[in-house]
Amino acid sequence: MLKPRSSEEVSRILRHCHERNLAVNPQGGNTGLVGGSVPVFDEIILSTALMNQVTSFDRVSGILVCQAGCVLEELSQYVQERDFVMPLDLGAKGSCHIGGNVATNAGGLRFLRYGSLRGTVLGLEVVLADGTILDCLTSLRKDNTGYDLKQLFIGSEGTLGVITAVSILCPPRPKAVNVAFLGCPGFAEVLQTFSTCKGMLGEILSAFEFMDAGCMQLVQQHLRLDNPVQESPFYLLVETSGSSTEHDTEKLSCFLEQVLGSGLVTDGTVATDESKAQALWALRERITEALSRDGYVYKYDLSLPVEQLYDLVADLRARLSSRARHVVGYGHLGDGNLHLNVTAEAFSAVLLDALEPYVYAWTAGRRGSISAEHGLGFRKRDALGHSKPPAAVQLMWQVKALLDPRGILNPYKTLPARA
Ligand SMILES: O=C(O)CC[C@@H](O)C(=O)O
Ligand SMILES: [Zn+2]
Repeated sequence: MLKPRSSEEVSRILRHCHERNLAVNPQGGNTGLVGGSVPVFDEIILSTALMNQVTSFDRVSGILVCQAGCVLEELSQYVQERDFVMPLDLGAKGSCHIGGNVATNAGGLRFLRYGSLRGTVLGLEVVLADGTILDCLTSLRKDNTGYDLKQLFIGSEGTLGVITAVSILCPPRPKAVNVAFLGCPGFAEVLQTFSTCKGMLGEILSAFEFMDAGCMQLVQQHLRLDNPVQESPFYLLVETSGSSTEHDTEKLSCFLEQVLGSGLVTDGTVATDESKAQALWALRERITEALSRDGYVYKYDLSLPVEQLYDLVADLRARLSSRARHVVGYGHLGDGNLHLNVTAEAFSAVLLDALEPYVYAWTAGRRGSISAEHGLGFRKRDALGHSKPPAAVQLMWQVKALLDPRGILNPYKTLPARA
């Protein structure tokens, strides 16, 4: 494992590896869920751990420029002290690196409000396979000069270049943040609550997350967290972020009155102070951790039409019956993103055969994506064809050949294994 401190050092490492055909596995916080940041055979790990300096922060525009190895939570604290927030947040914030977030185009919990990194990342510095430093580290909101090359590296999982620095637009820190945790009697009610929520809270809505009863059971059992509302088939976490506490609280109360009164929601609790809000968020954020304590986990991260978001979970529960320990669904409902997880006592090829390609074909049949936000990495690369046509995969190979002709950058990741 090599730990460079600067882009120049990364450049020298890659030039050396390129000349000698040595494979390189770029690695940030190593928190990914598809094996994109772990070496497979004989790669040299190129870690961004020591590249953790903030270069600049503009207090008027909110533009942060920093090295790729800055830990997301530390950047969050840094900009919050200056009255801004990072445009992304995820459960792994304590260890993930911003460079890894960008390389994987991580989604997370603020996507609904601030959108994709494809919009908030303004510029990148990238070291190419042969060691060339590509300085596209601009901090402009608007720039239509030629092809937007940074987009090639966002979400490319370190297969096209190594991101060494990032320029990112941070929104102002919301003055009022409210979190409501609600219990819903069925998935139809979840969808209606979402529509009502968008209608009544649209401009201050910053998160709309859901989890099923199975997830609640897992966080209670493995993490000893308490369910703050009545037991229900589904739970929702709704967050609002705005500039006026009074205004937001009043709007949220009207919304709660409406959904409770009409029976869409059976019980609810609201947090206005930070510690209660954090406790409610923990119920949702820590599901992954609870699952990992339940046994071997088969993980799926799907984009689906929101009306059909839960159908596959119910379908799989029936299909797998006692072969699985738990089949649970949760995720970023507001973004049409389902996290479907299946746990079992141990890995079983029989169970895997029951899941794949079934889950992928089911998703493709609804024109969904087989990886909404986690990427393909090593584990899912062979499923790419379920979400992209052959012509697109072919073009991806051509881009790879152009940027990394010797195939030294994160080999065995993202693109399917070739026969
Ligand atoms: O573990 C998972 O399947 C999802 C992890 C993460 O994307 C989340 O939203 O909690
Ligand atoms: Zn997620």
